[in-house]
Amino acid sequence: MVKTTTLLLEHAFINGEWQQADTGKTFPVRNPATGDVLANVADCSALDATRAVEAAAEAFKTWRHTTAKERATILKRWFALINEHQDDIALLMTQECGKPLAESKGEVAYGGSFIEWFAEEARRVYGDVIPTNAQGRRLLASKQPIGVCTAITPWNFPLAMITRKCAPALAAGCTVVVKPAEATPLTALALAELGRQAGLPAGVFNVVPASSGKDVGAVLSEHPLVRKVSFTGSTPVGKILLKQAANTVKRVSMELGGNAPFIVFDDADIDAAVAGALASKYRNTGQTCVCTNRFLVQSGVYDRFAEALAKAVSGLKVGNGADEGVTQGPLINEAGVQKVERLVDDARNKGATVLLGGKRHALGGSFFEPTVLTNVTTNMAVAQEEIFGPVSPLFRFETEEEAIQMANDTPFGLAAYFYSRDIGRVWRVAEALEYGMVGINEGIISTEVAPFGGVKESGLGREGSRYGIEEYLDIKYMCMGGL
Ligand SMILES: NC(=O)c1ccc[n+]([C@@H]2O[C@H](COP(=O)([O-])OP(=O)(O)OC[C@H]3O[C@@H](n4cnc5c(N)ncnc54)[C@H](O)[C@@H]3O)[C@@H](O)[C@H]2O)c1
Ligand SMILES: O=C[C@H](O)CS(=O)(=O)O
Repeated sequence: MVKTTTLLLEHAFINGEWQQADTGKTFPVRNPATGDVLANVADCSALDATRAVEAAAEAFKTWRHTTAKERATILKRWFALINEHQDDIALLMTQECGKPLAESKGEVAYGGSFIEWFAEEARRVYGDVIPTNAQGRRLLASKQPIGVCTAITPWNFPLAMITRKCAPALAAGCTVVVKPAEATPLTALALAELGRQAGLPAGVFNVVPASSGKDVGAVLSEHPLVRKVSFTGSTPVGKILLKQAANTVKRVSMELGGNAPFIVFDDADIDAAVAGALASKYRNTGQTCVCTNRFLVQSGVYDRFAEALAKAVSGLKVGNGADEGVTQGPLINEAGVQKVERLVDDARNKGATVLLGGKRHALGGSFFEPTVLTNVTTNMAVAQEEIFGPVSPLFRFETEEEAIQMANDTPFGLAAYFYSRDIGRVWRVAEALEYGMVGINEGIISTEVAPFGGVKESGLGREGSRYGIEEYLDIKYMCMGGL
């Protein structure tokens, strides 16, 4: 069970107050490693979501007129409080989503970094004075906050996926309503409490947990007072929200699914490639949107890479993420394990070799053995489906052109990785890959200072970097005549 913490909260946070759902209903939040019920959280309804949107709309009338420095000051206090409570938040996160404690602590730092970054960006939202096109007039392009924004977020990064949206929104002068994933609302509620302590005014930041995304999500993507929907999650749900937001022509940001290739060329540094592969594939037990989904290995180094990767993977420690030394936690739920099991069985039945792992872990529950598959071919489901688990399928290729064709043969385009020390090849491959983000001789590339996002069916827009705040601003052209 979660240790005593002042940040274990169960009510919704609407208009600056902790409130039960209007129905009084709650839903259990369980520890995926043990099955223990950690808390019973307010199960918000469409009515609760509507009240939160209305509170955000009322708060926007004032928040939009604060100065950038005033907003930055509050965000910096929020950042400081998150850092002060890093251990408490990390423990909550590990217990509700299962990731190892070290990774949870890393996510608290990563999530907080977006608040720090956009506290700085808030004060650099510049417009333009445009050289006039006629005597007696002056032309300006100014940037203004969009208004009420909603954020619907996934379970695999319970803090960072919220701050990566809310930090730029609040910095820009927008107000926000967040619906966290049903599996991981506790981190979001802790974040709301620290935002309250930091001085975020009532209604500026609201959290409406719910056991299902459908009803609350419909309000957050259709309500006429909502001007922007920012979603992180699966591509199918993203498509639902895009359709719902279209009815009132809302601005959208979509951070969706991935199918990352990890290409190892004959000229790669194999030791570096294995280290990058381990980091890219097995972070959060393979449950990140930018995890490698397909290893494409040139034939000249295939056996050597496969052997070295299997050796490194065999050193991973599976267990409860709260326990010392554990590097692979449980999958988020039974559905997650069944999907991984189905994909591994499909590959095996179509001729893949299980070099390591390949089945549920002896610990039971939603634990799965870290797995390496060789002799994988493109007719297997792992070639097209997002695995979201600790499985490394190794495909073989002969030429650079074949590798690029295989890598791009997917509707997704989020992250891609490749290892090569040939400078010409590096430029050719990096420019040919149809992805929003490319790691070159690097397996972990996400940072608040760089633009995160995908192309094709992996999403729309960018988060973080100097681009992230633009997603929450409108450009207003002003033509001043009679001068
Ligand atoms: N691109 C990125 O930055 C990024 C980051 C993290 C996760 N993801 C993707 O998210 C997926 C895993 O997360 P998940 O299982 O939470 O995704 P999901 O799409 O099942 O759920 C994401 C959120 O959407 C809500 N939701 C579900 N159905 C809804 C509906 N009909 N209307 C409104 N909201 C609804 C859920 O309650 C949750 O809060 C993977 O595909 C992963 O690639 C992408
Ligand atoms: O899973 C999705 C996250 O965006 C991964 S990362 O921590 O931002 O790389």
